[in-house]
This record gives sequence, structure tokens and C-alpha cells, in this order.
Amino acid sequence: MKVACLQTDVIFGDVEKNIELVEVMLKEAMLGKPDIVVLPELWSTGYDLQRLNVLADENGKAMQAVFSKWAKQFAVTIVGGSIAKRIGTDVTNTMYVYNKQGECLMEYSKAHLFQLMDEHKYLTAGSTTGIFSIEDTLCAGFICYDIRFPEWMRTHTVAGAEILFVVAEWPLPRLAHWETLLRARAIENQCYVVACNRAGADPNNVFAGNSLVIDPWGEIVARLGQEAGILYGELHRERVKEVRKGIPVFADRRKNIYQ
Ligand SMILES: NC(=O)CCC(=O)C(=O)O
Repeated sequence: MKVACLQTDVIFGDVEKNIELVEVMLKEAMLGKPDIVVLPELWSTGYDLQRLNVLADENGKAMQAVFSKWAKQFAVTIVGGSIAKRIGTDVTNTMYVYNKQGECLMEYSKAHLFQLMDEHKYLTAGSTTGIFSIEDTLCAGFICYDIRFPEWMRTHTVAGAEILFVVAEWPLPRLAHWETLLRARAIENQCYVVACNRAGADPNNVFAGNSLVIDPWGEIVARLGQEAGILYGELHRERVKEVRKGIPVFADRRKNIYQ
């Protein structure tokens, strides 16, 4: 399977313009013939939290139509980063995954809200898992701060996930944490990690970029720098099996002494 991460810059609070920009980048990414395209966290609004209530998509309907249209038009699976979804008076930070037929495979709302960026003041956390399958491979979706919770990611790999998609708006000052945490999640779970961060800056943060594709041994197979761009990476299911056979972490877990 070939993935393409769209490391976009995001125009603060301008949903229409961001949709236009992503569509242009998506067309360009398709020249590399990916099977899966991944977008960053909150790519349509950015962290315009004070206006998020207005910018958020009512029940996610309009953005779901965009994902469905793109997935069908380009015949590609889309891990749609995340968007702000309004449900009544609540706003969630929600990921949608669409298949090549334009059908929704999965919806996941960020489970851990990041207080350092004030998420807890404006967003409501989700409480359901982010598992889905692409062909017969189980995958899982996570949003940014989620990667600091190994137990949450383990919940998904114990359920069988072999590819972990991480979408983010991760700031530059913590770039070392980004890489270290992602590599650790890949090594301990013996799975691929495909991590798509945004580029650029907003009024409060400069973002790290550095989208990564990491293999189940923890090796970085593809990476971008800080600027906007498209990252391609190849994923091989046999590599997951090979690593898990060599060091049988899942078989060796002591379920009688911890969960
Ligand atoms: N958008 C986020 O969740 C950022 C998380 C982050 O920066 C961290 O250090 O954790």
C-alpha cells in the first residue's frame, strides 16, 4: 500500500480557502498514485478556537460530502485529518475516513484534549475507538495529543490494528517529542505509524511539519522537513508479521497481571 501525507499550511479560520488549497494538493498527490491520502488535524479551520463554534461544520455534514466527493473522484481512501464538528452546542475535533467508493468507514473524535492549546475550553472529547479496515488490514486513527497515551494506542493494537494513522497540529518546540513518541508507539506496537502534521504558523504557534512514515521496527522510512509538501511512503503488511514473529510482544503480554 502506498500512502501520501498532505502536509498542508492552514489559513487561519478560512474554511473555503483551505478546502480549495487541499483540493489542489490532493490532485498533485494523486500523480504519485497513492492508495491512501492523509490530511492533518483541523486542516479546514486551524486552531481558530474562539470562532470555532461558528466555523464548525453542523453535524459534520458539509465536510463529509467533501470527503465523499474527493474519495470517489480520485478513487482513493481518505484519512481526513480532523475537522471541527458541531453537534448542538458541542464542538468535537473529529476524523472521518472514506473509502474509494465514497463511503464513510470510520468517525473518531479526539479523546484527549490538549490543555496547553486551550482545547478543553472549546471542545468536547470523544470516547469511542478509531478502528477501521482498509481491504483486510485493520487500522486505527489518532489525533495529535493522543500519542502521549500509549494505553489508548495499545487498546487499538490489541484489537488487531497494524497501521496507526496520526493526524496533528504539533508545534515546533516539541518536535523531539513528536518523533520520539511516534517511534516509540511504532516499536512497542510493532506496527506502521503514518503521521501527518501541518506546516506553517498561526497567531499562537509555529508548527513542526516533519510528517513521518515509520515501520514496525521503528525505522523512519519517509519524512518531510518543516515546509508544506507531500510525503509518500510504502507499507508492507509482511513487515508487521515479520517483526511480530521475531519478538512476539503480543503473545508475551501478561494479561493476568495487567490489562
Ligand atoms: N494539537 C495537539 O494536540 C498538540 C499536542 C502537543 O503539542 C503535545 O505536545 O502533546
